[in-house]
Amino acid sequence: MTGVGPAELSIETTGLSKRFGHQMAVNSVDLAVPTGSVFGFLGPNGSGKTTTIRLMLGLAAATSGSVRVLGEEMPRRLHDVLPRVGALVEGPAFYPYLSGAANLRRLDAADPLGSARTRRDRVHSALERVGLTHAADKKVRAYSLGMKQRLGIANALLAPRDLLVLDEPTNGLDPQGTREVRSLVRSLAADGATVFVSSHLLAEVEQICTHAAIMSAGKLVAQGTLTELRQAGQARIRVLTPDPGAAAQVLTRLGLNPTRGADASSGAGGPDGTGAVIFAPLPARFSGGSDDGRPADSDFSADGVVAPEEMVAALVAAGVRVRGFAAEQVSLEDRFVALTGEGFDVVQ
Ligand SMILES: Nc1ncnc2c1ncn2[C@@H]1O[C@H](COP(=O)(O)OP(=O)(O)OP(=O)(O)O)[C@@H](O)[C@H]1O
Repeated sequence: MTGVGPAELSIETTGLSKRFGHQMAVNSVDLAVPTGSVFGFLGPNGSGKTTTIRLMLGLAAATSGSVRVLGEEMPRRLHDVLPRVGALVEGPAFYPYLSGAANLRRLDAADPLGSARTRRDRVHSALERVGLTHAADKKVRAYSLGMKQRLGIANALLAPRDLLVLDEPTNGLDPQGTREVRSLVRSLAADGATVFVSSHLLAEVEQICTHAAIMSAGKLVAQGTLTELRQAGQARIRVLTPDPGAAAQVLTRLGLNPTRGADASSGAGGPDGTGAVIFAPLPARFSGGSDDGRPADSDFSADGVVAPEEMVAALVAAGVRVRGFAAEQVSLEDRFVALTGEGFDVVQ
């Protein structure tokens, strides 16, 4: 991440590590979470997200490394920092036979900084903020999972917060609950808080986050704005043709390194139902596309390297039947799969 100084970081970890027996659950992680961002902490199950969050919040002790939250060293400054941080980690425990409002009043009473006189108001506004006013007096056992999750977020909002840390807030929710919680997370950021949200869903992070970091097997493998993460992927050309052998020869002659796509299939080639897909990575300077994932036009007119339009011309001149041609940025999903070695659940 470029141009971000320590004062502008709400969370900063340096060489943060946690060992469980022989396993490094968190392995020398350097996280930099800019103030004001909605920061997606992405990684497959078991990659170390929850453990990192627990270390950040002082819920577990690091084996080595350091953490600063809101500019303060943790866990040394825990008692000054925690009142400014709202957290939802591993789902809060509610009393099922108490109403949502009564549960929040109990939790609020446990906060030594919250005055008893203003408790009802605080609970009322937190419930309102998460859209649960209508269910305030309903017993929590009658809440849907999405409502319980929103009640957990209301708990995190009982006091004004500079930072919200939400661990997999949509886990286990049905599509409706998922939508509710996602739109709530977006609106929390609009209110000015920095939001740090972990997820194993790439689509979720793409929908709600400005920044992301990717964990894989305890290590941080990439971080930055979503645009930066997308641009770091290599651009490639994609040719759809019923003449894959001839196309590969032409591309090789042009100095490219073509491969037959894994998704090559008959039936994808065009009106007569035949064809294959050939991919070839573009030279580095063709990577780094525009926001919509397409390489910028200006890159194509550079000297010395064959531009994509010249590739098409060479293919056609060699008699290759070109049924489709694209210069494309590798998708965020392709990049994450390449980084983590695992597929992401991209549904929802
Ligand atoms: N208290 C513990 N004792 C031993 N091993 C642990 C402990 N907590 C976590 N681990 C291990 O550390 C690794 C990282 O777990 P962690 O829960 O941080 O991952 P995660 O990315 O949050 O995954 P999930 O999304 O499944 O919660 C896992 O292999 C897990 O089994």
